[in-house]
Amino acid sequence: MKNLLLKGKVTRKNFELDFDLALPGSGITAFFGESGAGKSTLLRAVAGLVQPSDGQIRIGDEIWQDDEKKIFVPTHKRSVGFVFQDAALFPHLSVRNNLQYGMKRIPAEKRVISLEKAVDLLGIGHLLDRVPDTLSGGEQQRVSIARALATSPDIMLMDEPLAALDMKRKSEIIPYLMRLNAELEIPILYVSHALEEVSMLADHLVLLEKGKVIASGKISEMLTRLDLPLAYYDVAAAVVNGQVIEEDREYCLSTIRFSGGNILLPSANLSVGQQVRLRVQARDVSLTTEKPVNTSILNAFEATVVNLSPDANGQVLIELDAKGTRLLSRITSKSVNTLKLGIGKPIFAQVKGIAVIE
Ligand SMILES: Nc1ncnc2c1ncn2[C@@H]1O[C@H](COP(=O)(O)OP(=O)(O)OP(=O)(O)O)[C@@H](O)[C@H]1O
Repeated sequence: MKNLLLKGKVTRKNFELDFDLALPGSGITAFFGESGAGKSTLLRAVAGLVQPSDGQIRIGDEIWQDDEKKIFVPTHKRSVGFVFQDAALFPHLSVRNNLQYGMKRIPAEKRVISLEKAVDLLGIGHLLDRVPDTLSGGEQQRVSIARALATSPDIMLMDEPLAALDMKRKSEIIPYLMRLNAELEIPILYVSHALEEVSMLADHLVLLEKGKVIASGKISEMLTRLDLPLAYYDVAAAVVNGQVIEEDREYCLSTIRFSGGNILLPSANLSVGQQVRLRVQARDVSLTTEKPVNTSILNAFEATVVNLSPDANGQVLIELDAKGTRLLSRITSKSVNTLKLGIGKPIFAQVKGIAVIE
């Protein structure tokens, strides 16, 4: 697996970005942070659109910048597929010609991803003869992602690719991004300030605040850490990875196995054996000290309290360990006292709502 090394400083009048990151060479890494945190600047440094000082940018064996060795590869010689918020397609060219334009920029022997493959991955085969003006925002963005892919890049850089789209269009595109991630080895750096989007898509997360890297790690671990701001968002959620082990036709339920046990979910077109990612919101997890009986809630797991921290409005956030999977729960401080919760306490986590992501 290719590793990415990104290091450097970008100094502007009222802003300094300082980064030193070793990131996985595959999967989606999200750069997450508030507006002005430096996410886009970091992405632009990888593309060579910004030249950091004391810089080192390595994508696997490719060295794009190494100030010690006085190497700086200009943007047009870096094999990056850039996707922006605005699809930026050529309005006078058909979708097919937009795609071919991207592909023709690289020599034939470097083409690893065929046009057909890019078209298939983004599901745009039926749009090839149309011009961009006649496509929806979501379709345009799928074409723009396919165009970037068709250049067979070493890395995909996506700067808020869904930010200009409404919720419906966003949810149309997310499955395609997941598919790219599942089927291609190309690492994707993905800028976003939407936590829900990131928790659906990312494998790894880099948290930026005012130009500094606050933390970098696996998404499943970052989302539940109480020393980071992510757990305190209203939509805070844990990511749970599991595998479908059974489909119950009679009750229309899927059984998903994860480290903490079996999860029962209303069937959602899943097939046995399939790996799935689930999102469990902190507000949907309640706690009890006794194994729940006679309850309509199907899912309850043994877990241990790892950490507690006060949240706003008299609520408390609780980080839980369900035999290797981190969960979050948000309950009242009164309940914390009633249940006598403390670090290390064994409890049962009852989960009301679970969203299947893939
Ligand atoms: N070309 C530039 N010249 C001077 N300052 C800049 C330039 N580009 C960005 N900045 C400043 O650098 C800081 C970081 O900007 P950047 O766009 O990287 O943040 P961001 O985290 O991507 O924010 P957003 O989510 O709003 O896009 C901001 O204070 C911004 O005003």
